[in-house]
Amino acid sequence: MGEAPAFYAEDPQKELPNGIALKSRSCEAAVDIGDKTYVIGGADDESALSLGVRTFDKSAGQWINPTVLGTKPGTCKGHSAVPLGQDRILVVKKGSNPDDCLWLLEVDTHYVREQRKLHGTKVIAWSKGVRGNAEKPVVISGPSGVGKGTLINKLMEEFPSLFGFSVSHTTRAPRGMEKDGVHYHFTQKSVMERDIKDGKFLEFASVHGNLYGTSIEAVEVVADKGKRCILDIDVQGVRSVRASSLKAIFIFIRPPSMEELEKRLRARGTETEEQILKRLRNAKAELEQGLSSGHFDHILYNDNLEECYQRLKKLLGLDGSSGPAVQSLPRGINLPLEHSVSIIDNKIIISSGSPESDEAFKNLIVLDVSSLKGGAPGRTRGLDFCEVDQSSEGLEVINKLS
Ligand SMILES: Nc1nc2c(ncn2[C@@H]2O[C@H](COP(=O)(O)OP(=O)(O)O)[C@@H](O)[C@H]2O)c(=O)[nH]1
Ligand SMILES: Nc1ncnc2c1ncn2[C@@H]1O[C@H](COP(=O)(O)OP(=O)(O)O)[C@@H](O)[C@H]1O
Repeated sequence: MGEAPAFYAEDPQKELPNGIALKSRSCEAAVDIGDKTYVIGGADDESALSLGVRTFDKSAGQWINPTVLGTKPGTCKGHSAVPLGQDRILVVKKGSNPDDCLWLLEVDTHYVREQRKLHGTKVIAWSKGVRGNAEKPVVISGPSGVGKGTLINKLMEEFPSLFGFSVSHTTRAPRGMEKDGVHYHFTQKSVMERDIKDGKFLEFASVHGNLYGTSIEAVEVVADKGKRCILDIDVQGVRSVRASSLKAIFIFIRPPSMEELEKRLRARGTETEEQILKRLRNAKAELEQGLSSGHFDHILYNDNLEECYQRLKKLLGLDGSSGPAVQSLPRGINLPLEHSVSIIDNKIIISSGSPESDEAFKNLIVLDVSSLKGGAPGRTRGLDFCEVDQSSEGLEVINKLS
């Protein structure tokens, strides 16, 4: 709490060209959204600027300290900020790596609203801007012992460059061959509960007496490598992912019979008798929910393993029927160190040079934000660029940047 800073007394919008709701100082930028002003920036030791966030509530006339979720952007040599509608602020860092210059501060997205309910305080969240779109993740579910892991392993072995596994967190103990960070992140319940509270999880559920959950980072690191993410989660998790902003394809694996399921579980030999009985009891409910809930796009019958695997490949377009499947490598963008940022009709105009100089409106780069994948925690995908020139007829596209 405290007085508004000197620059706030001025109208932050007033002196700005092109309708940019941005007030830039050497180390702070202010953006007005609704009755709040978000001041982004802070400590500046001349070589590196840290991007903190302060919020001023104009109606109450006081500063509020929001809970800031997500990974904060690293330091930079300066930054600009523009509002994207009422729910997000685009922050463009100067002097950063091509894959690290665009960030979104979510102030009123679906994710932020959900987190606000959980925390009972004002919440805002950082999300990294990423060019292009990730392939839809594949969510696989089904009762314990049905063959989910076996099918996923086959897919990852045959297509190592196309798929990556979402490594879940769990409070259960590792099995003999399981490695921490590879099969699961094995963790303490208290640590996992704290991370859930901090908004780090896309979904979580209590399954067979243990806590399991998919962290936002687990899914995003796979997409960052240009791979399609595979999730192995239970039916409760499927419901949560369905309700989230992650658009995925949902597949339920069913066994030929309960007897065969029991046989497979026992033959795997990884559980105690008590755990096997618990898994079999839960399997009945999971099968009922899986087969009747309408949460699944596909149901695969895993009787003969090889046949089931071929059907899985077919529905993922990997049987050669829809051309070669290719990995979509993420791309960055090289921004000039000196640039200015404005927004016109859903397009962010990043101009080289300073707005005052005659050179200012050469080599414009337009970032089209109309197809942003909004509200996704962790990363905001769908950013795209083209180089444009300004003619008497307006903006002319010279070159679409691939
Ligand atoms: N909701 C949710 N379920 C998970 C997650 N990771 C694993 N599961 C589910 O937890 C259940 C138990 O998994 P696991 O202990 O590996 O045993 P298994 O299914 O017998 O191999 C399975 O139904 C998994 O699909 C997760 O991150 N979230
Ligand atoms: N179609 C199948 N026929 C026979 N055994 C199978 C089949 N699919 C998987 N299995 C075996 O069943 C056991 C359980 O499979 P697993 O992939 O660990 O299941 P889940 O990950 O669903 O718990 C493993 O020993 C696996 O080799």
